Amino acid sequence: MVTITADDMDAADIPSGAILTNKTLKYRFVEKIGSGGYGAVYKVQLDPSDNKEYAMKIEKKLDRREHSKLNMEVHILKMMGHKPEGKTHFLKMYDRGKKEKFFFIVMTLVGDSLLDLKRHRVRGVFSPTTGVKVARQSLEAIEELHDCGFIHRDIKPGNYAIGRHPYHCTVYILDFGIARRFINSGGEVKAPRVKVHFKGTVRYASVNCHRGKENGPKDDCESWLYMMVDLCNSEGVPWRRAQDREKVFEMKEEARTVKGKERLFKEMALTEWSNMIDYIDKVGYQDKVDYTYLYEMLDESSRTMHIDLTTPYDWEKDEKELQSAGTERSSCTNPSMKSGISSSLTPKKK
Ligand SMILES: Nc1ncnc2c1ncn2[C@@H]1O[C@H](COP(=O)(O)OP(=O)(O)OP(=O)(O)O)[C@@H](O)[C@H]1O
Repeated sequence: MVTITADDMDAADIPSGAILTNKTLKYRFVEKIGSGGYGAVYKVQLDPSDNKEYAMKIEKKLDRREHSKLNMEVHILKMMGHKPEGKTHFLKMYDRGKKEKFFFIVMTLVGDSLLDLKRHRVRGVFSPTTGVKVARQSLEAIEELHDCGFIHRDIKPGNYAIGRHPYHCTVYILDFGIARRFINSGGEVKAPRVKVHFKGTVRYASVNCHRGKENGPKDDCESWLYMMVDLCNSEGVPWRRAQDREKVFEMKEEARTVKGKERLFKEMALTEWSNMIDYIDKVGYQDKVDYTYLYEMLDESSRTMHIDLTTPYDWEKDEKELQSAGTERSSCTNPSMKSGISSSLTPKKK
């Protein structure tokens, strides 16, 4: 059989069956998962196989760019690498390297993104239980990143995915291509730059980002809040159809009025989510975010909405329906981020 070598190929065009060699390891390409301007993500296996599948993210080398944008991804995944699988919202990086035309990293293969999972729902939104559990996990991921001195700057449903079995109830954060260090080498928050170019995704960008102001941890939290509105409200964020960045900014400001909040949080716990947006708006660039307060508000919202946190995630139910079996109790364990408590499943007692 002829072996096709991927080593000299273009990042976006590697066929199934091609082999990439990195030092002593060989990877066989199984299929392309997705692609973009930067390159592509592939499902790969080791050759010979260890019976596992991995994700390989490949970035084209550009003449005008000496260093890989994947560098930030490598740096962050390396930093988080000591945490055991199932106890973190970060993927494991197994290998990395460069070839003539591209850079690559090999990491944990995850399942559907939150965007895919939402799109699979009949009404296009998560159930209230799944919504609140996803809100908690996705915020925990942001807190973990901030604790290490980085902000993400592109929080959105496509940048979170669930793990593959048995981690299918863990939400993972992806794509650190535009992440930024906000802490300097002395451990202090960097001085804000006077003018900052817009970065990220218009729909989820914070109002500070629209204003060209330096983004800090609070801005990821604001994007998280808009993301949760999109995942839990069948109408999504009110600016979802607005094309113009200025118009989106205006509509985000309008969403801060009493009527605006009623519309924004229409199918959510209005008081608690209003408290969260008000709180996030008061936090300054240099301030530490009080995540405990946000988790408390999420717990409070579960009580207001009479949510039973032991109900399975929507995608677990779908699986069960397919198998036409099972109980209504969640079958998977969640990452225990704090003090050994399964934070995403265990409501705090008052
Ligand atoms: N570790 C992984 N395992 C499985 N799929 C992954 C993994 N990393 C990324 N993907 C998927 O690969 C596709 C491309 O991902 P990537 O984040 O690189 O680009 P994108 O989301 O399409 O682009 P952008 O974030 O710039 O809009 C997405 O569908 C994403 O869910």
